[in-house]
Amino acid sequence: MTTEKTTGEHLVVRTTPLAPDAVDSLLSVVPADNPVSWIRNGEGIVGWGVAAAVRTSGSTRFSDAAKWWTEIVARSEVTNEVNEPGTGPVAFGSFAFADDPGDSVLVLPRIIVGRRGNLAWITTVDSEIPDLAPTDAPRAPVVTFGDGARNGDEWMSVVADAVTRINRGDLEKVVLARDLIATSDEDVDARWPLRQLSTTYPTCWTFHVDGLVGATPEMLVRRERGLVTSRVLAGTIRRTGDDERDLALAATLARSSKDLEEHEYAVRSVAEALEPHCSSMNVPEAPFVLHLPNVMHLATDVAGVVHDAASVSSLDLAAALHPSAAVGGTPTETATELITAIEGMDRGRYAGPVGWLDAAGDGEWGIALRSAHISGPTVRLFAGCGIVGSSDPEAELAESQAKFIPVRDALTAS
Ligand SMILES: C=C(O[C@H]1C=CC=C(C(=O)O)[C@@H]1O)C(=O)O
Repeated sequence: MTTEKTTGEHLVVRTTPLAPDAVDSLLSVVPADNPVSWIRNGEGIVGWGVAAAVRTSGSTRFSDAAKWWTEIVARSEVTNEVNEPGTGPVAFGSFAFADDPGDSVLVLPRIIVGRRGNLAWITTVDSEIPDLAPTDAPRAPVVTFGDGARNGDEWMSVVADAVTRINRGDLEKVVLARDLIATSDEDVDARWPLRQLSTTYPTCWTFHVDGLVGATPEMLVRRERGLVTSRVLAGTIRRTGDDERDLALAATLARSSKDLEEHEYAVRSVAEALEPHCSSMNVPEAPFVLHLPNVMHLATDVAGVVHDAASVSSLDLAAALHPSAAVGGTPTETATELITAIEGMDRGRYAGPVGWLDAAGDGEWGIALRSAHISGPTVRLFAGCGIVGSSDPEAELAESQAKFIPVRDALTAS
């Protein structure tokens, strides 16, 4: 565990209400100084600056980060005039998919601005309230795309290999991912794709933490005052742009035994991981079809009442749920070992939990899908597909291409 920024004995944290129209749009006020974001339908929280941060790795990456956060909260002198989830000190986090390799990060920004319904607020940490005028617009990058660790043909043979292993009984499902590399002449400003993604994919959670940017449709876990929810996705069909055809395709997806099987594994893995923490749970019997601009997914919203909110935070729940079968597979351990053995790339923080938590332990943790890692002028885009015994490598390649669209378009829009 590396503490990136140490603070003095005390952190002075102040949350003050803002007039609902004090900020035009949350992203418009975020400067280039270490921006963080968690926005859906124009609501959520953004932040900038670093008051404190920690980097963790390995199998204790979640528990080490959780311990650090408890210490930070204990050292905070909080004045909170809003007292809603997401007010007071809030840490934004992004966790590596695998125990090894990969770094995870949790950061307490100096400034956090939030909006929820008619409520708006600002939280400062050892800072004065800044001017909330819109910043200069970020520059649009000019990028060229190239293959990542594997080209399309190579990746299809990896998928075919997984299908063979599944059909001979080694495992039931594995999620295999691939990457694309975008290169620019100058450093890419994360605020550019963030603005595009939040506009084009308003129903997704548009996130950015320490270079990892994306718009995810999948909520691993949200905990708010004892209530826990999770949106499980698995099973995908591409949209055509023709509404009538897409409706027919949605009906096909809802009846597809291959997609229903893939989905069932994901729901089961989430329900089983949440169960020990809940006094009651609702797991719908059949999924609904979630429509996004690029794809449609089978989706199930799992809900529960937690009985251990005093001792188990939303981050602890995310750790218990990760990796769900929407990004790992079934059985989990066999699937993650197979990913390491055949996928041929380091996922980094792609497909890991990304989100935030507050001093009470409430928070939201999505799965970092439809995402990319920005590192100076280089951007690595990721997309993965659930593979079961009846998967067709060519169809999976096409699905992965559809899943690249959000970030790809966000980088090329001008
Ligand atoms: C792993 C990804 O998607 C998961 C989430 C929804 C649907 C999926 C699927 O149908 O394969 C994947 O399990 C990704 O977008 O990179």
